[in-house]
Amino acid sequence: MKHYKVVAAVIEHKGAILCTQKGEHNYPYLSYKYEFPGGKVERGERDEDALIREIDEELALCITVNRKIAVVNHQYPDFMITLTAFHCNSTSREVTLVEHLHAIWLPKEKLKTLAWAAADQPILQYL
Ligand SMILES: Nc1nc2c([nH]c(=O)n2[C@@H]2O[C@H](COP(=O)(O)OP(=O)(O)OP(=O)(O)O)[C@@H](O)[C@H]2O)c(=O)[nH]1
Repeated sequence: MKHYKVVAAVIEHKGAILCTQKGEHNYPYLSYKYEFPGGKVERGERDEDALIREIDEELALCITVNRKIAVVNHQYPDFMITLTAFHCNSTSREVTLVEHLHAIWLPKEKLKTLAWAAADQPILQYL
């Protein structure tokens, strides 16, 4: 079973958090689910550097990475992930969607209204 090390950015700008939606996916349990943007950490790369790289590539957004919020180990039917979430800030809300279907900035109390990837559920509890 594959095991991926993934970093995710909880990006806050003036009281709202960026939520990004995946498109259709090979694994139906991930199709159209919301996630915090980020991705797989490359060999030898620091978590924080991976996050800055991924957010620039996926959203053309410049972030600063702050504290670690949570580390979640989640077993999906086809692979396992260790998901590390960091609190981040951006100076703008303008994003360019390269990979995602949709992006929305929501206040913390509204995050649970979206359909999140299963691995993200514990992270929501920490916000
Ligand atoms: N970036 C990110 N990935 C997450 C989160 N929660 C979660 O289960 N994942 C999963 O962790 C993996 C991250 O890999 P990735 O972002 O590099 O995505 P990818 O294009 O290589 O794979 P994909 O085709 O599954 O999207 C994906 O399978 C993604 O669905 C999250 O909050 N942020």
